[in-house]
Amino acid sequence: MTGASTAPTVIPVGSDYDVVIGGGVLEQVADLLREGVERVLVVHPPTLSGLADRVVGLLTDKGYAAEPAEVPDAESAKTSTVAASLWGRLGRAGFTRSDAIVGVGGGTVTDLAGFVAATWLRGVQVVQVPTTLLGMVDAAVGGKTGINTEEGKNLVGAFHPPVGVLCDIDVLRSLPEADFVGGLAEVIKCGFIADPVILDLVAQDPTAARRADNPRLRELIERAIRVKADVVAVDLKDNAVREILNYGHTFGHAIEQVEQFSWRHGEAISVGMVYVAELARLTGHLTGPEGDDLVAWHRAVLESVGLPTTYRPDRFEALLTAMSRDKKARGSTLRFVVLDGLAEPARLAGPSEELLRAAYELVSVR
Ligand SMILES: NC(=O)c1ccc[n+]([C@@H]2O[C@H](COP(=O)([O-])OP(=O)(O)OC[C@H]3O[C@@H](n4cnc5c(N)ncnc54)[C@H](O)[C@@H]3O)[C@@H](O)[C@H]2O)c1
Ligand SMILES: O=C(O)C(=O)C[C@@H](O)[C@H](O)[C@H](O)COP(=O)(O)O
Ligand SMILES: [Zn+2]
Repeated sequence: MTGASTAPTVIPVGSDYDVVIGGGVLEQVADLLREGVERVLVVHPPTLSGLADRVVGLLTDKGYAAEPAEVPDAESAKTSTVAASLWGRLGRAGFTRSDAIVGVGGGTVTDLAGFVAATWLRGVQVVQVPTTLLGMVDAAVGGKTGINTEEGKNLVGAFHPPVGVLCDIDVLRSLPEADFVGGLAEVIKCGFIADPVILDLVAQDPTAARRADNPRLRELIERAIRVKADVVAVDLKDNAVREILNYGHTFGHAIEQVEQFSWRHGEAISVGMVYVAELARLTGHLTGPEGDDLVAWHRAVLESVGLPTTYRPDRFEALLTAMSRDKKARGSTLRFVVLDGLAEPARLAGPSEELLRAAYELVSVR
């Protein structure tokens, strides 16, 4: 398997914590906990109860009072009801401020576990053990935690960095292909905003890129994590440069909301990146044949791995309402991360409704 034979890679996120990547690194879970921990709640989805039991066993062997906490699968985990049930659990078990939470799962679980850790007693340690490609390259790194509300995606949350992140590449073996491919959208995003080598690696062999046994997977994961780690190390709270990680998310989150979370996050973000590339062309950020090529490159790379690049044509008003709740918006001004060129992110503020609709028409298919 991909990472099993080589030593783990350690990518520091500033001086705060490390992301450890490799085959079998799950065994290190207890080593990541900092001073004073007695109790540990291991939050996991139903699909990963075996893995969570393993984590509980590893922690128990080291003397911690660890217990598993199963939460609903996928986006249904990111609700206030589920968060409240975990707060109840922590309260009944007597978790103090020196205790800890471990999130074992995809981005939905690491977002939830991180949020519960951020809010329990105003903040306890969280170790993230992402088990999806998307979780490894994005969600578990960077300390953005949160849940959804009826009105939209990640509308309630907190910035709460983990004390460590363990990306055990071996666990990706059991990940369904569609979820793996969804994670590629965030990897490709890092290629467009900062590290074009990622795009070359994907384009060289898109069929291999779709698979967990891709010999270049480890490199892709590490490159994407480095992009994210470098950004969040200087702007944890999303005040400036961190916004580039939101490339494709204004429209992508709106699709997720309008589709009531029946689309995978990565699939929606894939369409969102094509939408914002078209919007960049319409607003003069991408110009001339080079601009045209870059928009075409978005479609080509994303489609080559099987990600969607189009959306239904009859949802503009609902998408606009959802986009107005994007966290980059300021007052009634919508703001987008766009590209001025490959790996040259910029901001676009307040495009007219006419242009927003025109870009929508360019990604719409009946
Ligand atoms: N906080 C951040 O910075 C950040 C970044 C990117 C995405 N996100 C969030 O992450 C979420 C998407 O995460 P995701 O794509 O990982 O989805 P997910 O958490 O829903 O996981 C996808 C599916 O894979 C299953 N699964 C997970 N690991 C598995 C494994 N190893 N083997 C078999 N099945 C496995 C899960 O049970 C689920 O059904 C979204 O809510 C998104 O908003 C957050
Ligand atoms: O880490 C970030 O910052 C990101 O924007 C990464 C995104 O991939 C991720 O989906 C994030 O959860 C979106 O954040 P939001 O602030 O738009 O809810
Ligand atoms: Zn995302």
